[in-house]
Amino acid sequence: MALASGVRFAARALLRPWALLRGTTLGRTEPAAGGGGDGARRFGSQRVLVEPDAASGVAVMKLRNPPVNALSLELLTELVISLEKLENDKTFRGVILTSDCPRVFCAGLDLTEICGRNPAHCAEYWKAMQELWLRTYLSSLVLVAAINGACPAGGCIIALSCDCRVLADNPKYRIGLNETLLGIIAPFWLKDTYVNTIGHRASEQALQLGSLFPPAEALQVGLVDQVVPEDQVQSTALSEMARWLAVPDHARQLTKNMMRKATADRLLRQRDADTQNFVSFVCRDSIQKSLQAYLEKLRQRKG
Ligand SMILES: CC/C=C\C/C=C\C/C=C\C=C\CC(=O)SCCNC(=O)CCNC(=O)[C@H](O)C(C)(C)COP(=O)(O)OP(=O)(O)OC[C@H]1O[C@@H](n2cnc3c(N)ncnc32)[C@H](O)[C@@H]1OP(=O)(O)O
Repeated sequence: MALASGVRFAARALLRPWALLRGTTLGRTEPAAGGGGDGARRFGSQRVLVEPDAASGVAVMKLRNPPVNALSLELLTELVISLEKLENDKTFRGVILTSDCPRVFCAGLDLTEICGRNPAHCAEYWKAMQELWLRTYLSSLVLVAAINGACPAGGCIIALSCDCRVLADNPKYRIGLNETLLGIIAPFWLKDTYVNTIGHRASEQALQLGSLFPPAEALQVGLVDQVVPEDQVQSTALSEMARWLAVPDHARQLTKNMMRKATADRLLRQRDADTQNFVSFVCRDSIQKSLQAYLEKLRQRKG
């Protein structure tokens, strides 16, 4: 009951984002730990913590949906709203996206959103996923992913939508699109994003095998731009940000758009068909069975 009303609330907010601003902490600012002036005030929502630094024009956005930052409908909605808020505030030119959950950047789709759910819910969920990808991929802001944990599937897609990726050097923090191992297929726009980042042959191999790359291999294949010791992820992300912000915004933004628009337009042209494909695919009995089995395996793995 509570979950159903939460989902309805999030869905309403996706259509009318400002609805979520009422009655939640989103949009409310509070002093950051150790902070004093306006530049050190933070805002956010239940699942996304935003630490803005007005002086530098950079905000740190932390995913906070424990235990593994699975992309629930609520998290997707709150991410879109937080990003939109920063984009509309001309003080900000860049965002560092990172995780507030230990050892996991983002576990990808929240499988409980597509297991045992009705087609209408799966459609609503997938539209929210498309929206987040479109928003991040085409964002006018510089987005740097500070990847401080495991980064499979949908987590990898969020990272790939950023302009630059810094990964913590820990063999457990693997990154990649592992959909085939769950018995599902990455949609064309995930595949396109992969190809745009690591090239056709590497994508062909990695997608079919469902490869999750440990840091050194991720660097080698071009999935991430830097691998650094865990305690240097944040500072390296800030140095990368400075490099990107040294370029005049208008020139960088137009260039980004030139590089990415065709890929995004492809989804925009067939968004409804993509949603229908997704829904009819994941609602098949055989796919539901393999998703259930995968979730069960994850649950049993514990302890
Ligand atoms: C014709 C074609 C048309 C359209 C295309 C069709 C389909 C397209 C589809 C989809 C695209 C999908 C992309 C995805 O993102 S699928 C999700 C893939 N994600 C994963 O495989 C990650 C799974 N999780 C893990 O590997 C690990 O949890 C970890 C490495 C992220 C973290 O490991 P830990 O040891 O720290 O934590 P755990 O003990 O494993 O987990 C804790 C807790 O969280 C639950 N959980 C983990 N991941 C998920 C998830 N993705 N969704 C929901 N729940 C998750 C896990 O079960 C544990 O729960 P309990 O505490 O036991 O209840």
